[in-house]
Amino acid sequence: MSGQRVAVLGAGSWGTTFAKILADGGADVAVWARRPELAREIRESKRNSDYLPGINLPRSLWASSRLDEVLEGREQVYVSVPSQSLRENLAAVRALLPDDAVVVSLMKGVEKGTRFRMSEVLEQELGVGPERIAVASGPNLALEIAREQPTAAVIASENHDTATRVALVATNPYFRSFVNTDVIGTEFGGVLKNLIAVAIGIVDGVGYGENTKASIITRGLAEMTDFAVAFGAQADTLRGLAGLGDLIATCGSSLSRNNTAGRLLGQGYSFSEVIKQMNQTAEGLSSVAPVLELALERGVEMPIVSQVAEVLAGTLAPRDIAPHLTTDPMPQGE
Ligand SMILES: NC(=O)C1=CN([C@@H]2O[C@H](COP(=O)(O)OP(=O)(O)OC[C@H]3O[C@@H](n4cnc5c(N)ncnc54)[C@H](OP(=O)(O)O)[C@@H]3O)[C@@H](O)[C@H]2O)C=CC1
Ligand SMILES: O=C(CO)COP(=O)(O)O
Repeated sequence: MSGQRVAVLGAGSWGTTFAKILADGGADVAVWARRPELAREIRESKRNSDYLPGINLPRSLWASSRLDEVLEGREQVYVSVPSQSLRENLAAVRALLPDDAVVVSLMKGVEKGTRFRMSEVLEQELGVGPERIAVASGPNLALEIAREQPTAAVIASENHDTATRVALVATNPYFRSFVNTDVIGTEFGGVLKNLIAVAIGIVDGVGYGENTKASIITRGLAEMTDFAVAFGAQADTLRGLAGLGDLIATCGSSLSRNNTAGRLLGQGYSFSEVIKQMNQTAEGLSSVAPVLELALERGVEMPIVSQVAEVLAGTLAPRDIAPHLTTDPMPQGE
C-alpha cells in the first residue's frame, strides 16, 4: 500500500529503523526527533549516527523537530519514545493529531505508578478509541533490521481492519507483519521478554552456561504466559512472534540493551552504575516494578522476574539467581 502518509514520533534506534521499514515499503514518512540537530542529520544526510551508525537511511525520509510539521495530514502515526516519557510527550500531540489517524505503539514497557500498557496511555492521552490503536511487537532488534536482515512482527489491534491496514504499510521485502487482535498478549509479550532478557544477561555476566540459560528461557516463557493470560491474553500469542520469537532474539543477542544491562549486573555493577553506563533505553529496568505489582494483584507467581527485581535492589547476589528458579519445593510444570 504505497503512498500512505505516515509519521514516526521518536528518532532513537527503533523509531528511525521503523521509519526506514515504512519508507522501504513505499510510504511517505515524516520523523519527529526532539533534538533539531538530529532531525537535520536525518533530513539532510540521511543518517542517524548516534543510534544507527553506518546505516544509510532512505532518500525519501523527512524529519523535523516540530510536531506540527510532522503530524500534518498523516494517516498513521507510529510512536517510539521511552515508555516512561510517553504520557508527557502526548500532551502536545493530541491537538495536532489528524482526525481518523490510526496510532501505533512501537514501545515495550509498562508505565510506572499507573501500571498501564502503552496502548492504554495512548487511548487516555489522545482521546482515541481502541479501534484506532494498534501495537507492533516481535523479534525486532533494530540494528539487524536497519541492515535489512529479514524478520517478522505482529501488528495487533482490537479492530482487525485497523491491524490489517497498518500491517500492509509496515511490510517490505525484509520485514513481514502478521495481523492479530490480541493487543494485551502482543503488548505484554514485548514487555515481559525484556525482563527475562535481563535475567539471561545476569547469568551470562556471572559466567553460567547454556543449561542455566535454557532453564530461564523455558520457565520464563511459562511465567510470561501465566501473567499475560491472567490479564486476558491468548496463550497462543505468547507462543508466537511477539512472545517466544522476541524472547529468543532478545535473550540471544548482545545487541539487546536489556540483555546488556543484565550482563553488567551479573559482572557485579550496581543498578546505578548500570544506568550510568547505558546510553540507550533498557525498558526492562523500569517495567520490573509495575509488572510485579500487576502480578501480585492477579495472584500470578513470577519467580524469575522477582529475582531480577532483587538483583536490581542489591538484595540477591547475581550468582544466586539460578538455584532459586522456583521457591516451590515440588514444582509442577514442563
Ligand atoms: N531498539 C530496538 O531494537 C527496539 C526497541 N523497541 C522499543 O522502542 C521504544 C523506544 O526505544 P529505542 O528507540 O530503542 O530507544 P533509544 O534509546 O534508541 O532512543 C530513545 C529515543 O527517545 C528519545 N527520548 C529519550 N527521552 C525522551 C523523552 N523524555 N521525551 C521524548 N523523547 C525522548 C531519544 O531522544 P534523544 O536522542 O534526544 O535523547 C531517542 O530519540 C522502547 O519502548 C523499546 O522497548 C522495540 C523494538 C525494538
Ligand atoms: O525489543 C527488542 C527486540 O525485539 C529490543 O530489545 P532491547 O530493548 O533489549 O534492545
